[in-house]
Amino acid sequence: MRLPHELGEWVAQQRWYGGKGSEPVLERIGGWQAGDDEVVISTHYLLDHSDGGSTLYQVPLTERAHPLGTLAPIAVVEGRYLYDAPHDPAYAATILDLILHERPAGHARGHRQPGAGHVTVASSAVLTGEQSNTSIICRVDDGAPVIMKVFRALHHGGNPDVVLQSAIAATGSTLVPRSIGYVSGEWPAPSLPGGLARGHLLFAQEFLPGAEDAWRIALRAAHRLIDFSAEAHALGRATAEVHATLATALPTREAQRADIDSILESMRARLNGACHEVPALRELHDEIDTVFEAAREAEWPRLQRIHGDYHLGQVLSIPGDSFVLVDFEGEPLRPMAERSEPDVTLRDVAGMLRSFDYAAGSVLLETAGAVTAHDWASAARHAFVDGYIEASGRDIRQNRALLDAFEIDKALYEVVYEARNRPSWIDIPTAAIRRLAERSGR
Ligand SMILES: Nc1ncnc2c1ncn2[C@@H]1O[C@H](COP(=O)(O)OP(=O)(O)O)[C@@H](O)[C@H]1O
Ligand SMILES: O=P(O)(O)O[C@H]1O[C@H](CO)[C@@H](O[C@H]2O[C@H](CO)[C@@H](O)[C@H](O)[C@H]2O)[C@H](O)[C@H]1O
Repeated sequence: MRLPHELGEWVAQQRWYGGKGSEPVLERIGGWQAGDDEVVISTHYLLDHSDGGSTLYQVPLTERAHPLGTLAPIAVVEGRYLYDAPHDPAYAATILDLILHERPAGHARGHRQPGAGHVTVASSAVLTGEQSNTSIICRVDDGAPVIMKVFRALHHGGNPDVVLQSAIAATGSTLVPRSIGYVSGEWPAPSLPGGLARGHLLFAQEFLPGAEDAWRIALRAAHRLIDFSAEAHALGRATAEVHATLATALPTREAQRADIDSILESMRARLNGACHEVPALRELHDEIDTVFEAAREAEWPRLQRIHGDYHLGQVLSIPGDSFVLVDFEGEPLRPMAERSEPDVTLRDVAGMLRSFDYAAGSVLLETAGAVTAHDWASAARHAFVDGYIEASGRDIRQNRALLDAFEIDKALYEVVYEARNRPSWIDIPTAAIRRLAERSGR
């Protein structure tokens, strides 16, 4: 199918488009079709040459002979209406059917998680809000609702979101939503042996109605300075339990010198990248480097799979007061190959500690001088670590040098993330880097 010229402009406006500010230069390198004569569903793999061809996007479109209610088409080509597929109910129904019946569609194929029941989509809607991917919530006739995540940037190899959540769910753990299945696909990749890449395209899991993300809950508490220690403690416990489950379900290994060198190398690359993008950080470069050097000499725990982009927004609080973790895809700005390696659990601990600081930081953005927000964060941070130690039996306070390095590393990631997406928030991670670097230098 010929792609409409309007598509590039449309892609540029999407939240999931990574090349902010630049105009996409898209080349279709493959795709597949499903559906029927009435609604053709075509998934396109579009390589963006505006970033040197390093990002491949998945863009599913539906094609209809007649307009679909009030939904605005992306384009009308030769009398056919082209829609962003996740907004077309035919797409969700067809994809769920592929998954539950493990059907092929071109080079793509649905896979059902063992034990997942059959359901039929009654209605679907795209989840609103800021997301790196596109999630569709499906109400079903005969069971619990389903959330289907369409991965927008495609990568060769298993997507950690699917691999990790499916592995955790398969143990019977209730700390992640029940998995339903996924769609995998393949596309041309001349640099790979055989010239083909294989990866996950979509992931379906149970949608938990009534769940509220812990970021919003923490933010409410931080604004009113309501102590969050009990919740943070429970979250520390849940985090340790998920780590323990991942360590039994997926491979672990001793941290070798080469692993340590490679993690430190990537921390330094991040430091240099952040100093380049945010020159105000340059004066802290050497102090930060000293923190990283201290981490090299520290004792490193066994490596295992971890969440990888852990913050309060990745935790859902469900009625009945328990926590469920989602979005194990890792940091969107980090290469997928790195995200799929066994890593240090302290990276997740550091991510969540940063998140408490973010909640306090966002209060300070609105209420200058509300210094007590720092005490709020400090209590939550201590409680989180206590809960983690209690459930893991590991006194991670002994790993202070490593934890400091991972916290600074996360804050450097955040500085770049904010500079690109939310410049008015940049002071939150910058202030934290300054504090951590100065504290460690003492
Ligand atoms: N199984 C689920 N049940 C209820 N809400 C969910 C579920 N999975 C995700 N969400 C909601 O959708 C949001 C976005 O999902 P996420 O996996 O983080 O997507 P993205 O990769 O686009 O950031 C989450 O913060 C959460 O609020
Ligand atoms: O889109 P993702 O959920 O994968 O994560 C990205 O966006 C997050 C912002 O939504 C960003 O998180 C940062 O801001 C949060 C508050 O909005 C805060 O709780 C986190 O601690 C902070 O890191 C995340 O880093 C980024 O990968």
